[in-house]
Amino acid sequence: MTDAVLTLAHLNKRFGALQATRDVTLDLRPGEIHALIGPNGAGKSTLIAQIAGSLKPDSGGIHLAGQEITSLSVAQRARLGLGRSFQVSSLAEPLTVLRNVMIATQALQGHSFRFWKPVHRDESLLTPATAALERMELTHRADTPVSELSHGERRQVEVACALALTPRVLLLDEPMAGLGPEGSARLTELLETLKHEVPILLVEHDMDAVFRLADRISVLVAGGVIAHGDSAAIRANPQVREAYLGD
Ligand SMILES: Nc1ncnc2c1ncn2[C@@H]1O[C@H](COP(=O)(O)OP(=O)(O)OP(=O)(O)O)[C@@H](O)[C@H]1O
Repeated sequence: MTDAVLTLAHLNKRFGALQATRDVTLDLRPGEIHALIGPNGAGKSTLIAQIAGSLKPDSGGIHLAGQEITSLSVAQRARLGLGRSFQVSSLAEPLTVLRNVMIATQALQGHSFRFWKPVHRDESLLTPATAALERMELTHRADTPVSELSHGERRQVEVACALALTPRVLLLDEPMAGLGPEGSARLTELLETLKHEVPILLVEHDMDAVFRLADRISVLVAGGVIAHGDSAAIRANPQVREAYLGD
């Protein structure tokens, strides 16, 4: 056995006749970025949804830090240390960066009945939110409304929201989407440092970012993993080149 923090074993998921996840087995180890790549419709988002808990697999198991989480709810998984960011932004535009991260923390902590205590004075939210902003190098933007941020900074805030609950693992679904070269380079740098604290399962179409960041890559085609290896091995794999890289 490895010392994996997250393990998927023989996951299967069908939507009617379509096998969206096909016997997927993979793991995420401390200190690494494991990238999941594949053409549109390969089943990457479906897999992330099963890990996060919004979709139940038909069969197979998911373990987080040695604990089986396959049938736990999204909130239970989040509390056990499954952090994630989303393809679609869920930030509140008029609120400040700090307030957004505090609200995300509060939502994930499941304390929806703390109305007697103003959010902005709650140390149990302020302390982790401030630390998460620092890790994403956003401290200087804490009091800026999200509406004034660049696209790249918003992505950093989204990752900070996930980090505020000090997750054991981080699921990032296309964090580079829509970023220009500068924003993408900046986020790449941040993730390169972050992985040493929190291992990252990364779904990403930006292949430059994937090849630079990933310690291991799994290639998903038609729901199944067709190849697995480091960047050099994946680049050189003829099956992958044919199925995905286009030559
Ligand atoms: N709720 C659903 N009901 C039926 N089919 C679905 C559902 N969700 C996804 N699918 C199908 O499952 C397949 C995998 O979709 P998925 O979104 O996981 O792919 P993906 O690799 O994330 O694609 P992309 O890179 O475009 O985001 C697709 O054929 C999709 O149409």
